Amino acid sequence: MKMEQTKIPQATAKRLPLYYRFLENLQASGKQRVSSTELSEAVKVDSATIRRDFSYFGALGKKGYGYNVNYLLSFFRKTLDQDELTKVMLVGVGNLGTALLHYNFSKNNNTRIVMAFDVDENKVGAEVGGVKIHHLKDLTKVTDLSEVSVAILTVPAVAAQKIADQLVEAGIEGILNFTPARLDVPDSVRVHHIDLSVELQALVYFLKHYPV
Ligand SMILES: NC(=O)c1ccc[n+]([C@@H]2O[C@H](COP(=O)([O-])OP(=O)(O)OC[C@H]3O[C@@H](n4cnc5c(N)ncnc54)[C@H](O)[C@@H]3O)[C@@H](O)[C@H]2O)c1
Repeated sequence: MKMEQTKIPQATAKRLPLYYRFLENLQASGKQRVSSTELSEAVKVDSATIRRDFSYFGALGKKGYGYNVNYLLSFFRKTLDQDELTKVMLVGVGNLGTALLHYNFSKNNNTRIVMAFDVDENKVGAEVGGVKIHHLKDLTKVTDLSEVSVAILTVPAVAAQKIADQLVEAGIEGILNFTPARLDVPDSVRVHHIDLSVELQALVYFLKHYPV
């Protein structure tokens, strides 16, 4: 799980996927350039921060032109691309967890869910999408944390914090949190929250500014 962009500040690195997704959409809609103001409105990061972020990777916007979308995308691809396989665990094999296990990043050969956990005895022992479901109490028994350092959390919101505590205790470094719960974790652990309402906001922005 080594990121290569060691020279980029962490706060900037965290925004890269956000920029990346937006720029991919721009490229798909045929846009060649984008201004920091447009970007700022779309990704909800102020334009001064965007300009500073972009200056770290040598993308200097030209006045009246903005940034070259293709250049930025090729930089992001290089930076975000990890050569090694990232093995991930999933906790909570319900509606969403089951869907993610079936999906399992099949179009992306760098990331794979390799194990799943639940507490429902009817699910433990079964396989979903070729991934074995273990009981959460066996977390530390079946997981080699030097291999799997990221967890996807798809459990009921009420259970989220307690499970996050267990994951942290076990040595997980990153949690992709699909639950609406805000997780309290030590600074050394990174939590990314997937919030569908934010995604919908982005869609509405595109409908408004880039009508098809
Ligand atoms: N379903 C969706 O489309 C969707 C979309 C966005 C966010 N979410 C959020 O994702 C989470 C999961 O949603 P869902 O619809 O899949 O719920 P679900 O009830 O179908 O599944 C939850 C799963 O978590 C398991 N679980 C419960 N307590 C656990 C524990 N302590 N340890 C391990 N596993 C435990 C349950 O046995 C069940 O299999 C919720 O927080 C929900 O708000 C769901």
